Amino acid sequence: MKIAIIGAGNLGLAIAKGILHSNGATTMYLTKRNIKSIQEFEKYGNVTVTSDNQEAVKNSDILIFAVQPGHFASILQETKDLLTEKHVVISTITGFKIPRIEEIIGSDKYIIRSMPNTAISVGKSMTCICSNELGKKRVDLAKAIFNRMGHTMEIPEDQMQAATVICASGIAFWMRLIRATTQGAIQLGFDAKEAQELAMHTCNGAASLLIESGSHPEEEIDRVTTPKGCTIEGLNEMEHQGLSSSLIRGIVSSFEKISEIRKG
Ligand SMILES: NC(=O)C1=CN([C@@H]2O[C@H](COP(=O)(O)OP(=O)(O)OC[C@H]3O[C@@H](n4cnc5c(N)ncnc54)[C@H](O)[C@@H]3O)[C@@H](O)[C@H]2O)C=CC1
Ligand SMILES: O=C(O)[C@@H]1CCC=N1
Repeated sequence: MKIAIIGAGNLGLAIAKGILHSNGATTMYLTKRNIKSIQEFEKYGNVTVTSDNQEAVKNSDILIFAVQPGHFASILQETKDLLTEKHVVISTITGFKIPRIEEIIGSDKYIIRSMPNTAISVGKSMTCICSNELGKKRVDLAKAIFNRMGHTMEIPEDQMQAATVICASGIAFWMRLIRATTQGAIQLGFDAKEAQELAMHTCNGAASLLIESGSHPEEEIDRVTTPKGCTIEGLNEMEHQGLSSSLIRGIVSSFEKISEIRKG
């Protein structure tokens, strides 16, 4: 598989690390305007680092675009004449809908929209995927690429904005919850390193319980909450302070912001 990552920034590099980690490419191009900070990736023999997007496109089959939304249209313009039937265009760009991509490069191209998250660097991304009409023929290929680096779900394009909040921004939301738990543990007497270890492994355990048992979170909560015990005391106080409500409101605000980004 010849993969190019156009825009090797936060997400692009996370994808590159995930691909390297899973031996997912025969060759990989990483592009960025100023390549100094990513030069070290050339230590992997099959990786080429360049600021020349056209060179990357010509020498690759799978093109993963991970630039800021405001840069995407001009980069598509710059590369569209090089696209052939071998290319699969995979966009990770927030709020940039498939019809807009088709307007620039044509509907006769394989176009996939994907929404991974930065946990892709350690093979644990939740990645949502949709495609244009022709791209349906390459959805299985896209899933195969992203399944090597976590979990995928095919969704209709009109759910992509919501998936961006839950899965991509979601990494930051969960980090803040882990951080707050860590702060609580420090207040109760653990040192900072131990506190974070306790918080992150407990978080991992909670997610793993649901993934492996298929149960509903409340079923697992019922198993932990001893009547008149400390867990229900803590949970109810958190809810009095608006825990679930503040998470839901944050998710909705984040969703609404994407509509603004799209208009801008
Ligand atoms: N950071 C995240 O967790 C996620 C980001 N996204 C989306 O991915 C895209 C990238 O986000 P980030 O990685 O956070 O941004 P970033 O700003 O860290 O990375 C963008 C990269 O593109 C490079 N770039 C700019 N112009 C270029 C050009 N003409 N040719 C080649 N490279 C160029 C920049 O130098 C930068 O390294 C955005 O559209 C964002 O909405 C989607 C899911 C998760
Ligand atoms: O914050 C943002 O706008 C981007 C999209 C999802 C994650 N980062």
